[in-house]
Amino acid sequence: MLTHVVYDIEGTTSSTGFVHDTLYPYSRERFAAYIDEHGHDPQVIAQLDAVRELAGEPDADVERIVWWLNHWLDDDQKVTPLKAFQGWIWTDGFAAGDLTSHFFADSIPAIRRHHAEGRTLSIFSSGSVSAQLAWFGNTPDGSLLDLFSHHFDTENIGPKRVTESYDLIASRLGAPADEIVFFSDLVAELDAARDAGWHTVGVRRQGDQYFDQGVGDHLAIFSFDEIDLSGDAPTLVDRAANTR
Ligand SMILES: CSCCC(=O)C(=O)COP(=O)(O)O
Ligand SMILES: [Mg+2]
Repeated sequence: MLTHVVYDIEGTTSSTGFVHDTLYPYSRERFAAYIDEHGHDPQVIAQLDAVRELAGEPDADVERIVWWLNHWLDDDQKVTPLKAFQGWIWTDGFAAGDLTSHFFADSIPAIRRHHAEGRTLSIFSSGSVSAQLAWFGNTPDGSLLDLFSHHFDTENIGPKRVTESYDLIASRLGAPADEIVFFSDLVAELDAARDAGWHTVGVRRQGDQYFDQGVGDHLAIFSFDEIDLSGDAPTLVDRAANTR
């Protein structure tokens, strides 16, 4: 039985366009002010140091650190310190009512359905845990946080394209690898999860950047409505049978 479902966010449950066109600019405009306001907070100090280390510039001042954050954002490099600052800034933005998360029409019903079927649901995203909590806590359908047991990110687990990250998640979940299904838009992530023994489903979304690209030899869906999780492995819904 597929006892565990792990979802990617951007490109899977939610639109890449929304993340890049709404969330990214929102953080870009606020890095400097956020550091100015929270620069004495130990967790902020730790991430300022993480920027310096990753940039290889141990003496970088705040102006330079903001430059690096914007540089990584421009390149869409999903590095942990950038994601940490974004998560904190977005958390404030959701709390202020500036932001509401985006989900494709099928995503929230599918998350509710998978939960109602008795599966344990988790997130593994490059978006930080604080970003995930704000995202799922402020959906157009209210908070979905009760539906999730775990939130995994690159800080508490590791890179998403590395098999060991999926091994570590399975051990944190206490679940056999072959009872976990992972939904993602990135083939490299799907490959890493499958190498860890997980089931994988590639998601393609109209209008998103990878829409015209394949998902390698993973199962491919355009909507969660196309997948059946009732067996020991995910299968595509038999549309013909459904319309008879
Ligand atoms: C609410 S998470 C914000 C999206 C984000 O910053 C991100 O990097 C998402 O990456 P994913 O691993 O979910 O594709
Ligand atoms: Mg993604």
